[in-house]
Amino acid sequence: RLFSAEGTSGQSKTLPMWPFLSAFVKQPPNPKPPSSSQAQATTTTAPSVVVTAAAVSITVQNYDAPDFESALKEKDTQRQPQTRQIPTQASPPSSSSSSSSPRTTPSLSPSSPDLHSPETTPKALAPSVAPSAEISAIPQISLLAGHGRGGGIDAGAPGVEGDSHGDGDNRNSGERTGGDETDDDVPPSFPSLDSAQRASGGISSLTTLLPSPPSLLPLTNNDETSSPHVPSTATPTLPMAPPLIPIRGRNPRASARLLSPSIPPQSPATQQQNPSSAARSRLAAVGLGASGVAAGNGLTLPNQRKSATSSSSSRKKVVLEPGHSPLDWARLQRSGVDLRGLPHSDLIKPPADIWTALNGQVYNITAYLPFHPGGEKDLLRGAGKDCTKLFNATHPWVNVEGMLAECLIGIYITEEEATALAAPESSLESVD
Ligand code: HEM
Repeated sequence: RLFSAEGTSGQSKTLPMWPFLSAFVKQPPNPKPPSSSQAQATTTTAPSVVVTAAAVSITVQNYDAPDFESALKEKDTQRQPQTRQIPTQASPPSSSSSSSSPRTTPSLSPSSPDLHSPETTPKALAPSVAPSAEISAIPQISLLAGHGRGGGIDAGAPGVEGDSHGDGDNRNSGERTGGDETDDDVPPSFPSLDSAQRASGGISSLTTLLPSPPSLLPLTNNDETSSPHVPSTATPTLPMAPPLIPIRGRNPRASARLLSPSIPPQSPATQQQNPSSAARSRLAAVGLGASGVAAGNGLTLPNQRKSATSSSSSRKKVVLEPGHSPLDWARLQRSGVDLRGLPHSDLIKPPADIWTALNGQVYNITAYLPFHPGGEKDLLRGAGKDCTKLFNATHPWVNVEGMLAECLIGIYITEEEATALAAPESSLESVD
């Protein structure tokens, strides 16, 4: 409610107009806070515009603006002498202050409510993105392929064939289908485990603290054994990892087929390669190197640190196909093309699409696959599951909300929530 000068409230009040004019008068774009001299000048010019409205009154009803109360009182005490000094017609200020201020609208009076406060500046009033509103309108999706298959959405939860790239990545697919999502959160060898980016990104210390003997390193059985998983802190006697061979001529949709739930959790070959401790194997894949303890906890020797630094030349960033640069992706996102792959309101996912959950949201990453600077293969590690840990372990600085805004298709919910929703008596309230 807007209080009158008399301090009563609750009922409609007839109030003088002019104290509010200065408050609601349109401000020029990007108004600068008046300096002390400007404030003095505008104090003299402001009433000249206000004057024609001095006799006008408005009716204000139930408008709550307690901050106006003090301003009202102060203005009320000044009103009488000021109205005597000001002309009867509104006119541009003719005093010297008008030359100092080219504005046609009056400046803020010092005793008026603070129009320069963050709440009233044009910048603050500018429409802001309200993702929560959008999120509330998007469907809730469960990606629990291995468990929540009762719901129609879950039945075809996307995945990827572990050997779609011929790199013996069965380990990943096996763990995915096994439902052990936390087991596949081993970040790629790049960025370096001791890089500043990782240090600032809140990367889990688990992968950098636990040791791993080099004998457990080879988890893959082909030519990639030395490239992506070669420890960045390897001793100088080890050969430097060759650069990755860029993926060319590959149809992302063809190579990124959905993972059938019937794929066995772990291939025999992988089981043979895995030592007794699977956890240690995975840590080996991180590439802590022969001096695992020292390298992992940051106590590496100077020469080891130098080796790790020089490993930046073996970044895993791939050579993207022409027309698939980050700028191209940004352009495609803004092009209006439907990247969500949702046919109208149909929530049944096309079988060829790749979905992933990240930060509680589900994205269709099919279109982004050839744009991923880390390559399709690594991005596909997050297919059909919650890749939040993997993502954060790799590049927590990447603004996925912005990059995949046009690919957002739903909210990731737990299996329990999905079951509750699938139940006949389910309702959205039960999920809340
Ligand atoms: C799902 C959403 C993802 C998005 C939007 C995304 C985006 C990006 C971006 C923008 C970069 C370039 C980062 C930079 O230059 O600093 C990048 C690099 C990379 N990403 Fe992803 N990524 C995603 C998921 C993943 C996943 C699940 C992995 C799995 C390990 C992964 C692995 C990598 C790797 C290895 C690089 C190369 C880092 C480099 O060399 O700079 N990404 N990604």
